[in-house]
Amino acid sequence: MSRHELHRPSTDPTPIFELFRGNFATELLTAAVAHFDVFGRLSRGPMAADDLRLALKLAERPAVVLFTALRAMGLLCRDDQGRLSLTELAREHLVPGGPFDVGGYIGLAARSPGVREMVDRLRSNHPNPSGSATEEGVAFVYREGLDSAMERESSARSLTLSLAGRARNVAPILAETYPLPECRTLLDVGGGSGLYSIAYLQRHPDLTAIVWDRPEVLKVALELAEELGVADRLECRSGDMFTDPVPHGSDVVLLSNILHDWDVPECRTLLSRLAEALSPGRRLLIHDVFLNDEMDGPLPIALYSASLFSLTEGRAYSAAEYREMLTDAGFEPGEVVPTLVHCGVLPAVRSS
Ligand SMILES: C[S@@+](CC[C@H](N)C(=O)[O-])C[C@H]1O[C@@H](n2cnc3c(N)ncnc32)[C@H](O)[C@@H]1O
Repeated sequence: MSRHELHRPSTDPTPIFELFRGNFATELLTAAVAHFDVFGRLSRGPMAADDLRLALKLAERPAVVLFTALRAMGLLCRDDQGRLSLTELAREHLVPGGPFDVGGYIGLAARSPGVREMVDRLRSNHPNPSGSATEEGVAFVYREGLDSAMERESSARSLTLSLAGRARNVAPILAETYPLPECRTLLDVGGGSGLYSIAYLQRHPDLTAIVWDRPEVLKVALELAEELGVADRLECRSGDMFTDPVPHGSDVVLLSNILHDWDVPECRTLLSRLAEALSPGRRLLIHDVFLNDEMDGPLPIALYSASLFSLTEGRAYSAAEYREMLTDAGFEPGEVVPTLVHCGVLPAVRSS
């Protein structure tokens, strides 16, 4: 094996990612118990998700993040009319005043900075209500008018390299489990480090790829393409995926870890723009994490959703949610093929 070749890790790093995201369980549970009184409210009877959301004064995105996580934790469930209600576990231990209530114990964390910031974010539906998510601006997302870390050289570089660590593990598995033998041109939208394109280029010697991203991010992609021996087949093209013309002529478009950074309207806009640029029969790949279609798990994805909610304008979506967006945009969605670190690829074909 060449030293330039990307290859799969010998052990699965998924548990490390799960441990890293564990704080979101504490933050959401404590917010629900000590700041929003979710369990006290539901002890008076089941509520439609939208009624509970309005009672808590939450916008739709934070409500989905919070309710999905509480269901994934086994504390809320849906009754036969689809309303949110308490599980036996929550009824016995989280309703204020009950003989086995542990809400006071959970409340020990109520004033911790992580919990308070989570409560602020849930209430404001913003990555950081008091300013930017980082000193350099909001991470991972760029659109006109947003103070984005991806526009500054040092933060764009460090954020892109941080994702490159995950991509080095996952990209070779994506290229192996979902190869593109008959494709000639790949458009990697928001391709970041370019490692997903690079893995495909290494696998398919006749393939060329365009990584479409912000200029400061592309500096990293160019370095990696040179280091990994595919710079002659990888074009780094800078642009804004929401406003600039979509590069035409590709056989397949990759959206790797992109849609989860955006709220539903932006996901729909982006998918429609890509559909317009693709000829019938051409493919779009959503490489991402997927909540289950019930929206009650798996827990690691529900916690990752809270992380995405905290850093970006997005959250995790289910395959059913993506399928609806894809169909509305003019695609025929297929089945999810798992890759690594809870990711999978959902392929879709541009309808004729
Ligand atoms: C979460 S990262 C994903 C990077 C890579 N696809 C991966 O899977 O590792 C999101 C990427 O989208 C890019 N991006 C965000 N907003 C963009 C925009 N409006 N136009 C182009 N790229 C954008 C960011 O710069 C970043 O590289």
